[in-house]
Amino acid sequence: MALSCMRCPAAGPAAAAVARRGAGLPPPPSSLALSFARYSGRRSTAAAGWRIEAVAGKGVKDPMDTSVENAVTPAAPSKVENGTPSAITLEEFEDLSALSKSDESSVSITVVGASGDLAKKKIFPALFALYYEDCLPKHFSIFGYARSKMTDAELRDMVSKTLTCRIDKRENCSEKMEEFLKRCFYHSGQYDSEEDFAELGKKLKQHEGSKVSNRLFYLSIPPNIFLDVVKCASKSASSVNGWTRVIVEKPFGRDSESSAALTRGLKQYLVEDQIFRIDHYLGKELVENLSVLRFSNLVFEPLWSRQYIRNVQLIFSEDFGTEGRGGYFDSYGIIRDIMQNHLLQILALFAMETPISLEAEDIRNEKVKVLRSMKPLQLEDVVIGQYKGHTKGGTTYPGYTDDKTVPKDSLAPTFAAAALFINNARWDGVPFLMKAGKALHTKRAEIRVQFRHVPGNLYKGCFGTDLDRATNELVIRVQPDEAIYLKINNKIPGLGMRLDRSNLNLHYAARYSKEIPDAYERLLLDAIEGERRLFIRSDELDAAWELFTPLLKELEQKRTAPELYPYGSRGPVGAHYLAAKYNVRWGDLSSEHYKA
Ligand SMILES: NC(=O)C1=CN([C@@H]2O[C@H](COP(=O)(O)OP(=O)(O)OC[C@H]3O[C@@H](n4cnc5c(N)ncnc54)[C@H](OP(=O)(O)O)[C@@H]3O)[C@@H](O)[C@H]2O)C=CC1
Ligand SMILES: O=C1O[C@H](COP(=O)(O)O)[C@@H](O)[C@H](O)[C@H]1O
Repeated sequence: MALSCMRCPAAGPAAAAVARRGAGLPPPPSSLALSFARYSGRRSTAAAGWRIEAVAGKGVKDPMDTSVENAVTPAAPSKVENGTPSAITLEEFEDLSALSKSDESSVSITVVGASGDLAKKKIFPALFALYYEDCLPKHFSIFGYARSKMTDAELRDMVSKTLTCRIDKRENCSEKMEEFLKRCFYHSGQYDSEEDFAELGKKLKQHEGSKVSNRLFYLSIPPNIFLDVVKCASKSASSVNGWTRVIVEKPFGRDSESSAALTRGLKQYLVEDQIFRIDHYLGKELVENLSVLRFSNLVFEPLWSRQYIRNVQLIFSEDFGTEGRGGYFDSYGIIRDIMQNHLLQILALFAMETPISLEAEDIRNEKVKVLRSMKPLQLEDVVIGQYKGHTKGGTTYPGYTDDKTVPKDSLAPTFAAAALFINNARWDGVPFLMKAGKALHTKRAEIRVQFRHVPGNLYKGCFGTDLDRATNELVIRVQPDEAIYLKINNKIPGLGMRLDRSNLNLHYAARYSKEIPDAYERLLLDAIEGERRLFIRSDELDAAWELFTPLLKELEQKRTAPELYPYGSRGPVGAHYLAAKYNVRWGDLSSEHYKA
């Protein structure tokens, strides 16, 4: 497995060396790095899938400098087991070295629903990117499964049209594509046929030969057939001597009851450890970086509470409507589509207490505590909207209900804003404002942290009456054009005393030459490695639905009409009143909104 796939194994220089390579920075002199991944046959891979990374190199330039540039390597190889780094014995090192070269295990990845949109748009390209980066195990094969009739050659042709080379990874790209496509196969079958899955199982076996067989099924299909597939795959195509894992795509139900029923259904055939509920926002680079920013920088963690933070804003906007997905969207709406999962997951990561370790269960335990501490969401703390048609510059943009798959009288919200609160000592009284919308003026996902005013600010006079302008704001721009910037006050150079607002800016495109991997790459690799940290555990899901279900039911029972907003606008004005109720101004709408 290549260095670029390695994720922070242990704190310290080894990790820094790894980070250095991952970041596209040149390696430190005289360093040699090896890594081994072992895929165990045991079902619970928290213990089974342990990873060893051994690095040898020269001494420290400056022992106090822990920067990537000063990265050096430890004297002894180390391993991470259950999140705890420790030294490995020579015997273990040799065993793993042999294992990494052996023919002992294989991984088969079956994309169920391979003919569909998500498979083509995200899953196959992500698998190719992992292959290009040498992140897939030595023995792997990829199967597409769907009802559509296709030959292997036709699948390869379909997949080849979806593959691209990264800007920084053009070298040998077409050969790599050819090699990758040779490892892709197709099996046509019904989703509720044990016989068809048994046939698939036979084909998988042919490719696995006598090796330990590890099987990953990606359910890229509509949710009403999840259980059929899980039943058939587990009965007729699961591994007999290795692990079997299933990635489940959202929606995980549409309320507490349907979600619990889905979980119960899945658990008839799988144990929780085999279920990988994907929320692709957790795989986004800057969401991953959220915890790093907070827990590895002394300047942030002490400020992370009601004492210093005035409000937190979680903002998602798209500059296109639901065109083509209206059928799905209408029975879900933006609250279920974005807020209950993507934004709430970010909120939980943002607000959680320090976990005991970076181990999946420790992080998920903390996230679930935050979710269970949330104050019930009140209808008066929510604003909903729906986009209407709009003509601008001679172009007419359709309204939501102009979509033929959407009922004319649909009340489904395409926009929502909400004020949420966490009833715990750290966050008591701090508004967490969420805003999500389709067909708005811009495409953006960001986290904004507005800090409190400086008490007794000596420079108060320089800000006029608008003290908000003087407060620090930390912005984590998840997409597009990833960046983390902190708004500070500074003096404008000169003999006078005039103040300015500036950004301390980590702009990813300027700092790193390496392209940022797609979220699906990270999550697929994690699922293959049995790393659950970025997947949703069932109790997290229950808590997330518990928060939103009463509100969703109330909106539906009262047939609350959404406020209409023009396609391409900034959304309903109600969102401003909601923020104002808590003395908040949306950071993304301020006149000095930062542009990189
Ligand atoms: N597309 C996206 O951007 C996103 C999708 N998702 C989720 O991922 C999953 C897959 O999404 P997507 O690829 O868009 O879905 P599609 O509607 O494209 O369906 C995937 C495949 O499933 C089969 N299928 C479709 N409808 C039915 C049906 N009613 N009964 C049986 N089989 C059917 C079709 O294959 P065939 O006819 O060949 O069997 C189709 O190619 C869904 O759960 C979706 O909610 C999540 C986030 C984003
Ligand atoms: O899950 C979903 O996410 C997409 C937005 O994902 P992004 O990675 O492109 O930001 C959204 O368009 C879709 O409605 C939703 O189901």
